[in-house]
Amino acid sequence: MRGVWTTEAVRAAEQRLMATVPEGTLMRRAAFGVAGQAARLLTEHAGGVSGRRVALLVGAGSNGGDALWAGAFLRRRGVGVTAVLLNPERTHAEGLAALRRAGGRVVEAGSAGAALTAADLVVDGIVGLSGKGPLRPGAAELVAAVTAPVLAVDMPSGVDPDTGAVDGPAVRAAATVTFGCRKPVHVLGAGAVHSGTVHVVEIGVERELPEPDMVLLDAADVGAAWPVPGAEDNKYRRGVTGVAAGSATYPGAAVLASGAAVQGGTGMVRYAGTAADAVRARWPEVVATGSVTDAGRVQAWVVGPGVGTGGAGHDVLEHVLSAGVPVCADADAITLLARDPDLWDARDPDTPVVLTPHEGEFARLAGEIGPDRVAAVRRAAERFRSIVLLKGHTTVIAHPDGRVLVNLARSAWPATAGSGDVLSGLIGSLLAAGVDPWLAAGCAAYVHDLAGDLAAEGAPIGASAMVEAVPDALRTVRAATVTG
Ligand SMILES: NC(=O)C1=CN([C@@H]2O[C@H](COP(=O)(O)OP(=O)(O)OC[C@H]3O[C@@H](n4cnc5c(N)ncnc54)[C@H](O)[C@@H]3O)[C@@H](O)[C@H]2O)[C@@H](O)CC1
Ligand SMILES: Nc1ncnc2c1ncn2[C@@H]1O[C@H](COP(=O)(O)OP(=O)(O)O)[C@@H](O)[C@H]1O
Ligand SMILES: [K+]
Repeated sequence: MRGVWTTEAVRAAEQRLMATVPEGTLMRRAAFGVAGQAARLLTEHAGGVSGRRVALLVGAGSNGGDALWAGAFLRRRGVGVTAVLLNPERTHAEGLAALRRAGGRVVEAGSAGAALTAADLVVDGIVGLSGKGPLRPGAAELVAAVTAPVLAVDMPSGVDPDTGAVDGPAVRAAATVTFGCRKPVHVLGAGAVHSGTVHVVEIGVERELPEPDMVLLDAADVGAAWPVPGAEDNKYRRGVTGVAAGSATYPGAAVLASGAAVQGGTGMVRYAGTAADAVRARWPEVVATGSVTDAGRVQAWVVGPGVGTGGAGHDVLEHVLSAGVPVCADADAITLLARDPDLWDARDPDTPVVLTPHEGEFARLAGEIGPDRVAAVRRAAERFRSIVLLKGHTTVIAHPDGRVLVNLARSAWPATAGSGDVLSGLIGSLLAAGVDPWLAAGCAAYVHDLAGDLAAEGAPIGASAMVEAVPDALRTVRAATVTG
């Protein structure tokens, strides 16, 4: 698991650390890390380091100081460095002096044209964790003139550090070097895209950090959490997943969710609904009946995809919520809960519920999301005493106790009709096996995204291909637990 910490937590940790080390130490460590990545990018994009040209965009604070010190280190490796000062009277004095001593050039923003045109690499030291709002006009104009790849110091300037929201001009970096740990800007929404490849450089602050504010799962975490049957197991012990999905109008949702539950490794899938024939035809291993009332015992239910939002869907959801087993409520089930909150009364308060809305369903259920997706999902999880998984390029999964898991998509190929049905089937499979619901949602989101990427191989896919690729994705995560 990799942690993500808010700027508030990072600042507090930095304060504690700064009291124990000589002034300037942390900035030099940070800048050394920036210079190392700059050299790597120069080699990659310009074929070498010595003799290449770097322009530094330098703002008013310590982020600019980092860039100036990095420039001084790059000078020692024979790089031609020009610092463009956005705010000359508030430039970091020690950093500026260090760059000048090392033979760097310094220009003001108005005369930056030639340096920017000649640069093989641009270092973004405009603003860091104290950034508020989009780039201001002077900085935005300079950034618009950049054609070389950009290396962001700590974070891409103009993005909100704690939400990843982009609300105007912002730097789009090829790579970002950040210090001590990842911050929300690197993993949430547009911020993740604007950050490019994120490199974390240790500067000591990591030792001072409390519990993370959110976590990302790695392949090895998912591989370790995904159930593997042992000699003692049989199909019932592995878990029976109930799927209450699909309808005469939408039989495909039932086929996809049932198929994903099968491929996810549940011991048995019991399907209940009016798409039983379609499910049997594609997945003969599924035990299919026409109604939830005669489905038999299950250890978890997946309910919602394609069931419709009429009376029949309502009754199915009510039955499933009162069954006393964990429930993954998706799609129409969420719309039904939004429309008729009394349905919650059917729920046994001790049974876990995982809600998996896309943005539209989330808005129906819990109101507009706003720029702070994590805060919105946390509030919804607390309000509904449920795990809430908000889908998207960044999937955010909150526990009612405030814990948050984030899954950053490898590609956008999974944004295709029926893809959500696949996700709910995978979650159901893990819930039936008894995996902790918050972790189950996180692992399913990871495997869903990986299956999409493996199936796509760079070309468009349909949701059926994602179901087919689930075993490959599971082999990949299991291999990661072996190799560490
Ligand atoms: N505190 C520490 O221990 C360390 C801090 N470091 C660096 O320090 C940075 C934080 O530095 P500061 O707190 O001095 O502040 P920043 O450098 O993030 O911001 C400086 C100033 O930029 C202006 N600004 C805010 N939003 C802007 C916008 N949208 N467009 C243009 N200008 C804007 C504000 O006047 C702000 O005070 C970190 O991101 C990191 O790069 C590193 O040197 C490592 C150690
Ligand atoms: N831009 C994107 N990049 C990566 N994955 C995405 C993106 N947009 C949506 N997804 C994923 O695709 C799936 C779509 O689910 P959903 O909207 O419920 O579709 P459907 O109802 O058609 O099954 C979700 O798992 C979501 O996280
Ligand atoms: K920056």
